Formats: sequence, structure tokens, C-alpha cells
Amino acid sequence: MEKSKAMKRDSIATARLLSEALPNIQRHDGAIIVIKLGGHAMSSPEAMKSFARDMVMLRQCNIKPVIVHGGGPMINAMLEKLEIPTEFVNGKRISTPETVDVVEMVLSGKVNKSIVSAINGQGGRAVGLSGKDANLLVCEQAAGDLGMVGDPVAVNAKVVFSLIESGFIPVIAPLGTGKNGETFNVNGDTAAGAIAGGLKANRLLLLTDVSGVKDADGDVLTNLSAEQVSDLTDKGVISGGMIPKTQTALDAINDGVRAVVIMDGRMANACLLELFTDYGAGSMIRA
Ligand SMILES: Nc1ncnc2c1ncn2[C@@H]1O[C@H](COP(=O)(O)OP(=O)(O)O)[C@@H](O)[C@H]1O
Ligand SMILES: CC(=O)N[C@@H](CCC(=O)OP(=O)(O)O)C(=O)O
Repeated sequence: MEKSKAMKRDSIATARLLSEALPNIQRHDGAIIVIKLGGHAMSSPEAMKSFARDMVMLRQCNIKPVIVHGGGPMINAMLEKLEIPTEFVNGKRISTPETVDVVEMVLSGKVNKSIVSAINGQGGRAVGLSGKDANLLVCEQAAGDLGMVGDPVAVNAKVVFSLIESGFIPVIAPLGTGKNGETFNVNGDTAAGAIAGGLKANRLLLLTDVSGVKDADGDVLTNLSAEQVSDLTDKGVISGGMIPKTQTALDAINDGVRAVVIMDGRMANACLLELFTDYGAGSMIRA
């Protein structure tokens, strides 16, 4: 008796929550949302399952997710196994041709396919590709001595639009192609920003392993301006892997993306929380 009462109470609460989400679901109707899934945010099978369910739920609500993933920790593990040393400069991996081979193997292989399988396992229709497919991301060599790290100079988004329009969820590995057919290693955040700009996405969500961009006291800044980003970067408060994220956010806004959110992807239902509730997760940078 007690059990059925509790069940009824829970069901009523669930129905009310679903109903309360309606205005937000309507607000995002038909929107293209680019979601960068960082390697650190894919740390557990539970986090992957929750992420995959969120993607299928979004698509079910006529919101069009496009996933661009990272996989830094998985690349590190493989490089270590192969005894290939590796180093980062301002959040970007110095990439010899040998390193790029490993990056491509790990990202386009295991990492990409595990996301595709997780989504399809929840009833979605995900298709995996990399920035090399259909010349999606054409790159030039990035400045500095980073080797085969690419900066996107052109985005051929047609293949992504085709997949979206056919009801698929694109899952994109951050590799790029050079004008002479070279393969470039592209930082996942940079790739997500370029693709979001190329699609003129409504939103870009950068999912990572911290609750947002923190100030010098360690407090998360819920709203962030371009001035704050440059000030915090100059002071070294924004450092390492957060540098490509904040830079990507500013570039994406300049390219026509309406809002970028940097948030914790390890939280259960992180994307639903951000899009379907009035609770703003993480740090938002707006146009
Ligand atoms: N000001 C800051 N606020 C929050 N995180 C920061 C900041 N500066 C540097 N970081 C670091 O950036 C990391 C996120 O970048 P990264 O490790 O590349 O993540 P991902 O693998 O998700 O792309 C955080 O775990 C944190 O250590
Ligand atoms: C140039 C560069 O740094 N490329 C990244 C690509 C993967 C990535 O960005 O992974 P996360 O999102 O998990 O950090 C790398 O080699 O690690």
C-alpha cells in the first residue's frame, strides 16, 4: 500500500516535470545544437549512457544534436602503451606524423564508435564520421611549433546538414584534411566551434569535467564576456585545456552561434538540464 502511494507520488511529479518542460522544448523546436563531448566527460559507462539517452530525447523532441567528440585521455593511454612521448602547449597536443596516426586510430576508431553504439543502443540513429569525410573540416597548419595540428579554414557542412535532415545524429571525430590531402589533428573544442559556426547552430555546449569557467577564487562564472575571458587568460586564471574552450566560444559567437555554454558533462542528464529546465548549468557566453 505504502509502496503504491510512493509510486503514485513519483509518477505525478514526473508528469508535472514533463509538462513544465514544454515551454523550453517549444523554444528549441527545430534548433541545431552542437555538443562537444570531451574525453574527460566520457569517463564512465553511466555518464555515456546518460549522454546517449539525452541525445535520443533531444532528437525525439525535434531538436537536432550534432556531436563533436574529444578523447584526449584515450589518446594519452594509447601513446603511453606505444611508448610515444607527448606534450601539450596551451591545451593543444604537439603532433608528429606518428602522433597523428595514433590520434586518428583512437578517435575515428574506438572513441567514435563507442559513442555511436551508445546512442544507437538507446534507440537513436547515430552515424560516425570525421572532419576528413566529405572535406568537412579543411585545415591549415596551426601557428607555433605544434607539428600537424590543424586550424579549420573552411567548413563544408553539407554532409552534416544531409544527415540531420535525414533524421540521423552525426558523431564527428576532430580530424581535418589539408589542401594537399594531409591529415591534421584538430583540438576537439576548436573543431566543435568551427562546425557550430559552419552550421550557424543555435547553441554550442562544451561538456567537460568542471562545472564551468572559474574565477581566481574558484567560483564558477555563470555569465562570461569576451573582456572577462581575455582578462582571466592574461592573468593565468584560465589555463591549459580551458584556453581552447573559451577561445572557441568567442570564435563561435563571432561566426553566428547564438550562445555557448561550458559545463560539466559528467552530471546525469547534463544536456536536458541545460536545455529543458530554467536552471542554467555552467558558464554561458552569449552573442
Ligand atoms: N579558469 C578555469 N576554470 C575551470 N577550469 C579550468 C580553468 N583553467 C584551467 N582549467 C582546466 O581546464 C580543464 C578542462 O579542459 P580539458 O582537460 O582539456 O577538458 P576536456 O577533456 O573536457 O576537453 C579543467 O579540468 C581544469 O583543470
Ligand atoms: C590538437 C589537439 O590537442 N587535439 C586533441 C584532440 C582530442 C581532444 O581534443 O580531446 P579532449 O576534448 O578530450 O581534450 C588531442 O590530440 O588530444
